[in-house]
Amino acid sequence: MSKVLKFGGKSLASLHTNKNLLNIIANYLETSSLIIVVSAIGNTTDLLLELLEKAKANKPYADHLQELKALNFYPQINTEEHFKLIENILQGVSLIQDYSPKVQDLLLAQGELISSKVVTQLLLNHGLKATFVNSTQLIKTDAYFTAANVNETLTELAVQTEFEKLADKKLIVLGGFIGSTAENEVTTLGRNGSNLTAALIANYTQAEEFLNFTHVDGIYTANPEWVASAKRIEHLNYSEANELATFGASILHAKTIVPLIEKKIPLRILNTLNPESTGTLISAEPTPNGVKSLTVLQNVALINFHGKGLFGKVGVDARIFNALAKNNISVSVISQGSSERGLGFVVNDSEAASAKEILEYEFQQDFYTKDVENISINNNIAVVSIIGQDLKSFHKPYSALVKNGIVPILFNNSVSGKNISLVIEKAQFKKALHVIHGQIFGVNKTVNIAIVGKGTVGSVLIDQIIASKNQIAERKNIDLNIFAIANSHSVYFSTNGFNTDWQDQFQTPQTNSLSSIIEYAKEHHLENLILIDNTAAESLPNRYNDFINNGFDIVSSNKIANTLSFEFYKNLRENLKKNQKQYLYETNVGAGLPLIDNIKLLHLSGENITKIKGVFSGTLSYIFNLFSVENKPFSEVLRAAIEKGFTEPDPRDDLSGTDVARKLLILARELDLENELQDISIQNLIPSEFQSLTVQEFLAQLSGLNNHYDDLKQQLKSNEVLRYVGELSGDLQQQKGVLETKLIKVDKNSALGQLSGSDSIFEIYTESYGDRPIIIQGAGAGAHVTARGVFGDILRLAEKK
Ligand SMILES: NC(=O)C1=CN([C@@H]2O[C@H](COP(=O)(O)OP(=O)(O)OC[C@H]3O[C@@H](n4cnc5c(N)ncnc54)[C@H](OP(=O)(O)O)[C@@H]3O)[C@@H](O)[C@H]2O)C=CC1
Ligand SMILES: N[C@@H](CC=O)C(=O)O
Repeated sequence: MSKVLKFGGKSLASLHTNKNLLNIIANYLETSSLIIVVSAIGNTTDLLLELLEKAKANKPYADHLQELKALNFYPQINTEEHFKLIENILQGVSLIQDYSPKVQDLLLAQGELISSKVVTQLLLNHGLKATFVNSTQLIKTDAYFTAANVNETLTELAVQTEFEKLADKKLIVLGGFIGSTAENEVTTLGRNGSNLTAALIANYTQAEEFLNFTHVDGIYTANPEWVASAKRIEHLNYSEANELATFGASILHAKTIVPLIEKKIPLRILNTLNPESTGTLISAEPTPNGVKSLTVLQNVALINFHGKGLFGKVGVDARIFNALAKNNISVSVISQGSSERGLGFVVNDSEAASAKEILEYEFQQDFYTKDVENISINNNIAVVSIIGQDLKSFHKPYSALVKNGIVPILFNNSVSGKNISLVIEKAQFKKALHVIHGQIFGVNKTVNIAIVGKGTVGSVLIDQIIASKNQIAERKNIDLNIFAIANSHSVYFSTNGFNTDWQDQFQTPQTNSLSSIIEYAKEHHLENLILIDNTAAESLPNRYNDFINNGFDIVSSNKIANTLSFEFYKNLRENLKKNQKQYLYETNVGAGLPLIDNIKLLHLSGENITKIKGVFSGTLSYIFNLFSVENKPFSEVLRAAIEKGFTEPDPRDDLSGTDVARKLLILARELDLENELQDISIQNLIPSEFQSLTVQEFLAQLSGLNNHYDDLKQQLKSNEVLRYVGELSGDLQQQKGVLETKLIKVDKNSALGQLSGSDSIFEIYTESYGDRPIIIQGAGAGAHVTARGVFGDILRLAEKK
């Protein structure tokens, strides 16, 4: 028994310099007789076609011809006869400025004839007794030039007769792709023809194995050029390989598999340039269930056939597909709706216009009677197929796609239940591959994060994410990729994601607007998108809807979006629902403390929350804890709070009570109250002359505050301390609650009086808990705790993606 080894054009391109081909053949020859099938060298076929086109246009082609000769040159072999024929054909074509498919085939066949002679000579020169066979004499075809159909009976006979004569030869070399008609006119077998030749020869000689040497390591779970995490597949069965070939794996062709199935001849895809790799085996042996690979058909179009009047009529589909079949137009994905007679199907885009014409002709009478309304073409599509996917678990990749804003135009599954094809917008196919691949292959899913705001909280968050990235990838199979970082004037991008040295990448000023984040994500087909707002800006929440509409979930430490008008609050949530996106903001109240989620849950579960009160501001807690008991000027205490990262970017937001009021409002809205910021009674602790200053002016004049706060301190009794508190009460079943912030004096031994550091305390009163409130207490401000809280929200979203 022999083995068939096939070498593609790219494997032969480095023939003169690379010894791999010789070594591979010599190694296999030690244990088996071999039949070597070769394609034309390098891009010879393309060059020949270009020469034909030049000749047809009567353009000079001498340089091109020289390039071809150089590519096919081998010192010990005389290719004169082939190049003479090529030149004669080109001259003829130039003269009449046209050529037929028959002429094209004769010309292209020279590529394989030359390469098979070159390889034979090369082997002989290295002491391997190779015999050249002219395969045009073996592969017998019809006269469908450029894509001839093999006459299997004649070919089997020709192959067996020839190989009987060559029974004593251990090494035979022949060209793939070429054949001849019964009248001995040269034909070619169309795309992937060399593989078909090799498969046929393997079948008719009952070879033990077909080894297909290519320029890649095998078949991958997705094209590695598009999905970097794609993995080589060890083993496929014939039907999986067939599905893969039909739905776009360019390395395989369905026609190649069929001749192998009959005699169960295994096929192995190997890499000439990496002989160490075991490649991908395709055989009759069963493989474990599950998805094997993702493929893409790009050069396709969707034909939409609309005909309400045909509803219920028998034979419409038959008319459609018969008409197309008669014109040799092949259809792949088909999907049909019955209530409104609509049929969508996919054809090669080069055939879409004629498919439409053919159907318009076939249904001309039905157009006249208005039974058929419209036949349209959508060229802007691609077909992504999930080979090995059954309907049982299809919901997972499907919902991952929808969450990423990719809604398939149509989809269908194979009868075997092991392949699902999705027709999607062409521009989305790479993103779709990333999303499905991440979802299915259990390899890490990538969550792509844009961080706006790299100040006190933002920069700590970036460091925290980068420091924990590897651990999260290992434990949760989630890759957190920060692809954009922005401040108030610049947006910086990183193709491979920011890393520990992220601060160094901010040397050159950028001028990008925040919209560039959306554009970048689109251009780079990024999936699982999250926008993080770590600013205190009012302008950014107004942009949230843009981001949401473009597939981003939002996480925010910024309280503004939740405290603008109730109208804005409601609209934002409606848009989130419409786009199936989420907005998390646990740090809006109590920084890293688990408050908002708990309040939400209590409320959702029907628990009647009657009152929430406490010290809501970490900054004001810190300031009054210290100022009440220590003999320090107020300005010094405030400055310490700023330096510790407790205050808002403008500390007057804390001192004015606005930040506490915002927190009260956020909690009120969680309880379905429709309060506005103006409804809140707020005690402002800033003397009026400081209220209209710029931040810089205010910070420069902090000592001017001291008298005002000393006066407040003077009024304290010896057992009293100051505390700034917030309270949310009233009938919380009504639309609006009563919200109030104020500075109070409390006994230093009371629960509030004993607060220390930047601790906040929240007392949550509910009907079930009566007058013993649920108490949540802990650091209510600070960059580290806040960033940790934002990080928690990111992980909550990432796990759901
Ligand atoms: N500190 C804390 O303990 C807590 C803070 N928060 C919230 O965290 C948020 C961030 O606070 P913090 O880190 O202290 O603030 P910082 O002032 O330190 O940082 C703010 C960042 O946002 C950027 N920024 C401002 N405006 C815009 C804009 N329009 N577009 C893009 N970027 C902008 C700033 O850029 P540039 O440098 O160019 O000005 C800066 O990088 C605030 O909303 C705060 O309320 C929430 C809970 C606790
Ligand atoms: N400045 C705020 C920070 C958290 O929201 C506070 O001190 O509470």
